[in-house]
Amino acid sequence: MEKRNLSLLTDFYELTMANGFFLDGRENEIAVFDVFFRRVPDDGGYAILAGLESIIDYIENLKFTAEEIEFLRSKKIFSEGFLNYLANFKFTSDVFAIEEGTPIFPNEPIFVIKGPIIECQLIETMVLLSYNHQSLIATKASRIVREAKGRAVLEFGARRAHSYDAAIIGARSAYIGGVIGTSNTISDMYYGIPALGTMAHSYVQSFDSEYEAFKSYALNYPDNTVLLVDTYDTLNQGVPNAIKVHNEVLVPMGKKLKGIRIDSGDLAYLSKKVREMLDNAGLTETTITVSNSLDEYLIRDLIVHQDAKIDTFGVGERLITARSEAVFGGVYKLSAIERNGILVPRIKISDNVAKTTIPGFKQVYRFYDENNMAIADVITLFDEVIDESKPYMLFDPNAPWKEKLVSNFKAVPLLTKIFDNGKLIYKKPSLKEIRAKKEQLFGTLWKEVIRLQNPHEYYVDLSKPLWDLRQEMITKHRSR
Ligand SMILES: Nc1ncnc2c1ncn2[C@@H]1O[C@H](COP(=O)(O)OP(=O)(O)OP(=O)(O)O)[C@@H](O)[C@H]1O
Ligand SMILES: O=P(O)(O)OC[C@H]1O[C@H](OP(=O)(O)OP(=O)(O)O)[C@H](O)[C@@H]1O
Ligand SMILES: O=C(O)c1cccnc1
Repeated sequence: MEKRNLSLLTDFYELTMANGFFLDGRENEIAVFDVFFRRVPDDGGYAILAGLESIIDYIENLKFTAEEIEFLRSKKIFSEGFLNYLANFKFTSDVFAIEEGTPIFPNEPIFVIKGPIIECQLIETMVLLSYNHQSLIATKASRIVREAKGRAVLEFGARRAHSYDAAIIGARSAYIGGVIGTSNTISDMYYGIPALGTMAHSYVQSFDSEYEAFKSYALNYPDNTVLLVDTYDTLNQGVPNAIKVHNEVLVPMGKKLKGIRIDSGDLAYLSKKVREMLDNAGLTETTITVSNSLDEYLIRDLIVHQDAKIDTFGVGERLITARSEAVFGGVYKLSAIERNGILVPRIKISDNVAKTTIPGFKQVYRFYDENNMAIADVITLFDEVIDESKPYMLFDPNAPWKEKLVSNFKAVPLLTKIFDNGKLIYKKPSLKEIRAKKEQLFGTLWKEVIRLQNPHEYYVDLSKPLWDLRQEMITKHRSR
């Protein structure tokens, strides 16, 4: 994708805080920040991570031009020393991240940024915006694709996306989530997501008859004739005209009608009737695509409860805007700060237990059982070693008496180092690799975790040393 300098896409308070750190001589103070989220949208049991590639591109392009410095100077609140620091800005932090396509769960660190506090603060807004938006759409897409039960899902949302970036990058996120293609051509050019589609009502309306419209389309695209049959009357005109064009235009060319699309009316009833009509005409391989404000719930209803005969779902507005719950609440919290060369954990305490942060510089391990199914994620101190040869005690951090001893497990660290001292050391995977990773890792989740309603809460536990540290810090702060 194009490289854009988005350095000033940062909340103004990041700059005022950064200026403050600079004036206090703290610009080289090392801090650790964690990105995590507290709740899965739509009360789901998992989320799919996307956004890392955008974050990498953003950081790699992070610089402040003369024009931007002049703009900041015009605000008359930033010191010349700070403006000079920005003019010579160089990113020097370490960034750790879970890889795109990985299923992620509440409270675990998804990204960890460790570096000069000014740098950590300056990138907060873009890190959150990239990860929140893209994970939201990838998660929504994965829900929709899952409910389609192996049927194809196409992303049709560009026209209703909340800006062009949301359309372009939204298609990428939806692809990670499992759609097979997009209507958005530029996303194919940028990312290689197959651009696919059918035709609009305008094409049919522009001809003097529906038959002529279908005939023209078939002559122009004999190998890929997908006809929109609901402009006038699906069962009495659209489908008979499509069959007629198959017989009169395509068969003489040695071709077959590839598919039809229905975009209105009762999609279950119509799909069943249309299937019957196509089959009776010998068009058993002609596919049925449906669209019209679909989402995972309607798709499930169509398939499970109404036995609709549908091969492909075109899903636009409710996917690209994640309409049912349009916020992915990822946050960015300070978890440690360096004092005399040593990282000192920091905590944010809240009366709401869930809002009390997990202190310290951390790692996350995903535990797999002997059948390679994910059992739990365990957040540890960064340097902790998990010995897979010995049984390991998992316990609920909010109810520590609830324990489970696991053996024969595999513990895989999820946070990978992406930037080392400001240098990119991560080999960015291709989008196809990310999508394949999502498929593979999604297969390690129990059905109970991924079901739409009242999913089982996947365990995200703390290691004993980390739990002890947190308790100790809570006690210390409370007793003050
Ligand atoms: N069998 C069905 N079961 C559940 N929902 C359905 C079924 N068939 C269609 N729907 C959904 O009902 C809604 C109908 O929307 P709407 O009333 O806007 O469409 P319409 O009148 O069929 O067509 P148009 O888009 O031309 O107005 C859509 O979200 C559609 O996906
Ligand atoms: O409903 P969505 O999930 O967002 O799916 C995309 C919608 O966009 C198109 O409608 P539109 O009326 O914009 O154009 P059309 O003339 O091609 O139907 C298409 O026919 C779908 O209904
Ligand atoms: O190709 C299609 O059928 C399509 C594309 C965008 C939006 N709705 C439908």
